[in-house]
Amino acid sequence: MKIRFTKMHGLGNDFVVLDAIHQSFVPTPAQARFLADRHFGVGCDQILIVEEPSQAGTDFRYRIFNADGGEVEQCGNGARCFVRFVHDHGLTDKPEIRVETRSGIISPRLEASGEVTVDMGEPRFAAADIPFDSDSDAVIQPLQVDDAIFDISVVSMGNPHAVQVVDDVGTAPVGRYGPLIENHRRFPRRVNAGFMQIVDRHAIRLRVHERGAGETLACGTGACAAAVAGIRRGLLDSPVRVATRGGELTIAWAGYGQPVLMTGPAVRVFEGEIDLPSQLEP
Ligand SMILES: N[C@H](CCC[C@H](N)C(=O)O)C(=O)O
Repeated sequence: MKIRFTKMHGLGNDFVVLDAIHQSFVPTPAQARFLADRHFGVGCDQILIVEEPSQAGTDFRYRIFNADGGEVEQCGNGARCFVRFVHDHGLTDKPEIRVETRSGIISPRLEASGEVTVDMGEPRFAAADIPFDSDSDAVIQPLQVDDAIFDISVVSMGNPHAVQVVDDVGTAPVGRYGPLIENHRRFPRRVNAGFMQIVDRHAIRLRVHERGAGETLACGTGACAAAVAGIRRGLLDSPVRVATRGGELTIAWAGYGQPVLMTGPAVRVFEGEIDLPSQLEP
């Protein structure tokens, strides 16, 4: 079976994008792992699926699979690539679209500059909404990880994030503690682990060990979560420039009850076609 795909990225967080409207294919976990494999497949951090809407008042449905094959609730860099994809493929001519995701409706908008701004919806902080096993909803909570204790802030952007402040992201223990935080027993659906360095009240540097993908060059929902956590801690003011290893995002949040707005690029790299191995044929 041949699968047509488009390779895209948002600040180096890379994606295989599939049009499931004109091609009847949504990957199984094993097929997703194959597509994401950087040696035996195409290679990506996530697989993004473009589908017809299932709700009135929305334009598309957006499904996301991590490189480990798990389907997840949200992907911010992917949302920017999503609107670029549907425009490039003539699926819409609306500059702003309403897109269903597993965690609610988001609205990506293609700007005249070519950048994309996404209304990512409201962040959530209650432990039960992350989900995080805690009897507190405090802004900062201690998390014992192996031989260390980290002061984390938990944020849901539809997907779960645990953010901590470090002195220097360049030397932050992302490789050692990222996987331990991701799989920590207090996060029943695992978690994305963010490490942010405060540069000034409107700027941070950020690295994210992503759930189901490992450290990525950028994480859109992670940038939203980090900026919101920094604002809640009284360390940042909106808007926040977020410097990731792949480039810069701008995050704006007007406070509780308000949505988070993320602005950044979306790039198409190439179109392709790949044969599913016989053992993975549907
Ligand atoms: N790894 C994330 C999904 C992708 C998020 C990231 N690539 C973004 O741009 O938001 C999770 O398991 O929640």
